[in-house]
Amino acid sequence: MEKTVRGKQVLKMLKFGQLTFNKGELSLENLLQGGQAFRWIYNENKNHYTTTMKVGDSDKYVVVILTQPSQTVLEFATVGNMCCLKSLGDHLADYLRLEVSVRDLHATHWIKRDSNFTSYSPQGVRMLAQEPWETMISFICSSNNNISRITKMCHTLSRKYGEKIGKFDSMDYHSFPTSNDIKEKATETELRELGFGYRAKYIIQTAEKLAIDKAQGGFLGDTEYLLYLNAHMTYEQMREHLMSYSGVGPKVADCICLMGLRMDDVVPIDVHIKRIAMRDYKFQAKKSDIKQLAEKYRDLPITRKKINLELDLIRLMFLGKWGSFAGWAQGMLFSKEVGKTSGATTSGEIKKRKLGDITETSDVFEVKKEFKTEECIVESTMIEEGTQISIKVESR
Ligand SMILES: Nc1nc2[nH]c(O)nc2c(=O)[nH]1
Repeated sequence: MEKTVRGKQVLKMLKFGQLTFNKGELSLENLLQGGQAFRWIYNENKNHYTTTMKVGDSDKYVVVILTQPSQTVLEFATVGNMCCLKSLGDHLADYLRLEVSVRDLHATHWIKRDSNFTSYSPQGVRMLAQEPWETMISFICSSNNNISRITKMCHTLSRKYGEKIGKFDSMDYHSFPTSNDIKEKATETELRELGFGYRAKYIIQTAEKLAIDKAQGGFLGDTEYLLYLNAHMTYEQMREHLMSYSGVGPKVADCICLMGLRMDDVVPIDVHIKRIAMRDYKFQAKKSDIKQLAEKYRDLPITRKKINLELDLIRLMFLGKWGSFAGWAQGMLFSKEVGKTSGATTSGEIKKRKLGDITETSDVFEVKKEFKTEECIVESTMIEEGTQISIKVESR
């Protein structure tokens, strides 16, 4: 191993753990920058992804590195070994929802219920279990927006209003700001100047309302509060509550339910999915169904005000067709329809890429979950302020 050290030496080796799964279950390339999560940064030279996240029940963010050396293996580490590998492995298996086999869902449910699914495969795209608060703000940013700009906005929020967590490969990493961080540090004018447009007002108002709501409920954390509500409400009640926040309509609420609250059967409907419903499923709303749905929402005033009943009928049609993991089926269609990923890279640019192609094989549909926490050294530069170290890898 070659070392160049200038200044104070703070060399800490990265320890990697492994998760393994069947081919076709997960593709970081197709998943992490495909429109669900917006704060993963791709390092094109080293082919790894980095972000900050809270691990397990801890309130502290750590910098996480993920790489996929093969179609069936994922390797993970934290910068500075900020938390134990076993906890990180458990957390990532949960975040990536590895307990669900998307290939099994495709082969044994969706294809049987819907012949359209015979011509596509999951391509390693699955639903993530993200932090509900971050998901809420990310999807408020997503209205009339593309993945590149949502990504930019989420990184800007972290950089400006989050806490600095660490430095890795010359880049600073921050936490995602809490509602209190945004309430105390951000203004609508500043967010407008930073390029958030009309969403600036929504973000400020949502942060202010959630900070008050959680305090009144006796909660310290945004996510803790949203998870508590979710555990005590039906889908319709939770959607009604989410839509009480500024900038949250049915589509945003459903994305929070699916990608932040693990409601696997919720199908977010936007223009893309509506187009698919009309084109491939010949959907036409019946007047009687619209009337019946309006009656169902009679006691939900925000839903009545914000919902488009025709789009809600499309959601229900897909739920009936695809079943209890209908939201995952939507995720597969969404990714196929968008056809590319777009995200932050360590060069500072936001780059678009075509989806990677995974050839499916008919191996056993069983998700393997194993953690191997072996120590290994990767080619990496870990710098603390005033220090420069480069390490060249000789062996692993
Ligand atoms: N799986 C999905 N990802 C999304 N991103 C985004 O902006 N909308 C969606 C969606 O409907 N599904």
